[in-house]
This record gives sequence, structure tokens and C-alpha cells, in this order.
Amino acid sequence: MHVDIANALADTASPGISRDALARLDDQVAAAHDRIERGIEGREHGYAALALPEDVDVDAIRETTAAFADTETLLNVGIGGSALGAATITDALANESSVDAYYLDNVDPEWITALLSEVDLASTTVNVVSRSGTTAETLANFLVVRDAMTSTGVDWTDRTFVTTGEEGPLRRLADRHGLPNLPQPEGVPGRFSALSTVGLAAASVCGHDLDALVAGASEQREKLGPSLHSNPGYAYGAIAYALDQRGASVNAMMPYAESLETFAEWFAQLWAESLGKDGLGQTPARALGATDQHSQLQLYRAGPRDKLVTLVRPTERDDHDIPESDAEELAYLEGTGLGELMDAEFDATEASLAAAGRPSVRVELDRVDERELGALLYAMEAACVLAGELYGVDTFVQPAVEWGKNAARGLLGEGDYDEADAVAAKDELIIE
Ligand SMILES: O=P(O)(O)OC[C@H]1O[C@H](O)[C@H](O)[C@@H](O)[C@@H]1O
Repeated sequence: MHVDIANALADTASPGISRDALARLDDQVAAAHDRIERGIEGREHGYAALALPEDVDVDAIRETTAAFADTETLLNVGIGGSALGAATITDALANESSVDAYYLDNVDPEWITALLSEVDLASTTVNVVSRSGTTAETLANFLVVRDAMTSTGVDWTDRTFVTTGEEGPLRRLADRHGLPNLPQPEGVPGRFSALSTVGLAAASVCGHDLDALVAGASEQREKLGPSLHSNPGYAYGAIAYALDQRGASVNAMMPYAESLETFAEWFAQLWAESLGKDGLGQTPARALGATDQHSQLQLYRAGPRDKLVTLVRPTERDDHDIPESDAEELAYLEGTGLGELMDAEFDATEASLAAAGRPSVRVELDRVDERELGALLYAMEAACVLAGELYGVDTFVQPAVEWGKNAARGLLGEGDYDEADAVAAKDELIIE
């Protein structure tokens, strides 16, 4: 995995960073790295995430999930950081697995009802994931899934394990029913937990190679050092920060692979919840190549100069030949493959942005496999932690999200929350 930052330099783009400013930025990276390394060594809250390649116990994950070897469908009941890391991995590698993995990370009743009526619950494994064990959406979905199993004569206690902390309602419920429990990593916020029990349990149920995922992350861990020039993660985080400072307040994450579409969702949570505070932060946007060339690219190339476009692709993938056609106008497609076309689209988009003086960063994986995914996830987490240091924000908290959670709890009558009063106090100006 590597990044190419040339098209984010002021030589090409505006906003862009000059070579002199890049040298000054590298001094800031060195100082930030000292802080990060201390945090990792001391397993401080949040920084502990970057120690996961060393700390995660893949044998314990394999041991717990071995009891569910007959799984045909996995229902991962969790939201935010308790869904997106696992979903990134299993969606990216879905073609390699015989297990269909679904992420119940929303409480849309029509969607849940339809899903539960489609899957064979007798061969379904349920992983209920919640760091706090209190998230209303997760607990509600779990109760619904459990009820669906009971109504179809499936013993839900045989088919369920939980991934949660030492305390909380979910843990108590799991203990009461003797459900296997995978512990949450200490000091690792949900959005940084892809490379822990939280992200890897689903990967294990789907039969993916946990050792390779961790090995890819370890490679990137070893690259953490005092310069952005020897570390793709730091390079990405430093450039994204520097461009935001120069006006690129939006970061459009655009993978050129269907298998990486969920990665852009995971990145959006990582970037938004970690950096969006104190009036600072860069807004993550989600796009998919080549599809969104035909929808969003117009804005990225010719709209306000407030965007950094991050183009992600595997350099190697199984191609599919484009068959001969009987139309002369289509002759140019003959002898090529869909993958070749995808690559041409990627190169064309990158060049078209550069020709318009718009900044982009290229992120390339050797291929979409466990090792490269582990590397990508770790590098982006390191990028985010570094960016947090450069902004000077508290990367590992999300008080603004907690506000909404409290308001919803208050509305549902779980207790007295001031936040719920604000909902009732809303003004109305209705137009019909
Ligand atoms: O894992 P849980 O405690 O259920 O939390 C799930 C999610 O809840 C909140 O929305 C937080 O802002 C997220 O960071 C977290 O990932």
C-alpha cells in the first residue's frame, strides 16, 4: 500500500501545499509523532488503537467463532464503530466467503423485517456488538432478531455471541444466558477498533485470514516515524490537514472498486467523529469510481475549490474481458477488459482534476486482500490520529454524538435527559 501526494502540491493544485510548506509540515509531523508514540507505548486512551497489531488476540477470536463454523448467514448487530470496520473487511472480501454477512446498523423497520424474512435463521449466527452495551438501536435490533429466532423455533442462545465491555445491559444479558463474549479492547474507541475483536470477529466467522489482516497492519505500525516521507498514513493525514488549512474543507473519498465502497463509509465515521470538533474538521464525502464520475465529478472539477479528492484503487484485480462487438463504433473496447477500463477511468479522473488545478491524493493497494486491507485500515487510523494532533483536537471523544443519543433516550422514557426537552422546544414553520 502506498500514497502518491504529487497532485496535492501547489505545483499542480490550488489549494495545494508548496514544497517549502511541506518541509515545515514535516517538522510538525515529527513533534506529533513523539506524542503519538508516547501514547501508544503508554496504551493511553485512543492511542492504544495503534498498538492493536501487537495487542490483539486472534486466537481468542478464532476460538470463540469456531463454535459457529456452520454459519451460512452472519447478522452483525451493531452501529457506527461497532459495524463499519467489520463491514469494510467482510464486504471487501465477500467474494472469498461462503457466508453472507449483513450489518444491522439501522432501525428501519421495513428493512429489518424484510431481511429477517429472507434469511434462514437456523444457519444464522448473530454477533451483537456494542462497546457501551447501551446503544438503543443495537439493543432494539437484537431483541427483534432474538424474537424472530424464537418464533421460528431456533434456540437463539445457541446461535448468538456478543462483543461488549465488562459492564452494561448487554453484558449482563449475555451472562444471564451464558452467551460467549469477546471482550472489547481497552482504551480503543469504536471507530478505531476494526483491527480488534470488534472488526475481526465477523471476518473470522466469514473465514478470512486474521493473521494476514494483522500482518498488514503491523507493516504500517513499523513505518510510524518522525517523517511523513516514510509513512503513507502520516503522509495522507498531514496532506489532508494541510489542504484543509488552505481551503479544502471537504475530503471526497472515492475508491475505484465496488468491494471498497464500505471502506469510504468507515473512513467517513473515522474522519468526521474524530476531527469534527471545536469548529474544526474536514467533511468526508463518499463517492464511488467509476460510477460517480457520471454524477459528482462535475462538482469536484468545476465547483468551489474546497475539495480534496482521494482516489483509491487496487493495482491488481481479476479482469473480465470485454467481448467482441458487431458495432464498429465499439471496436475500441475490443481486446480490453472491464478492469482496464476501470483503470483508464481512474487515470482520466486524476488527470482531469490535475488539469483543472484541483488537488487529489492517490492511494493504491497491491490488491484487495487481507494483508492490504489491514495495511489500509491501520494507515488511515494513523492518518487520523496524526491529523488530530495537527488540528489540536481531542481525537478520541464524540460529545456531539452523545448529545443526540441522550435526547433519543429521554424521548423513549429511559430517564430524565435535558437534551430531550430541546426536542419538545422546537419551533415550527410548516408550509403545505
Ligand atoms: O459500540 P457502541 O457503544 O454501541 O457505540 C456505537 C456508536 O455509538 C455512537 O454513535 C458513537 O458516536 C460511535 O462512535 C459508536 O461507534
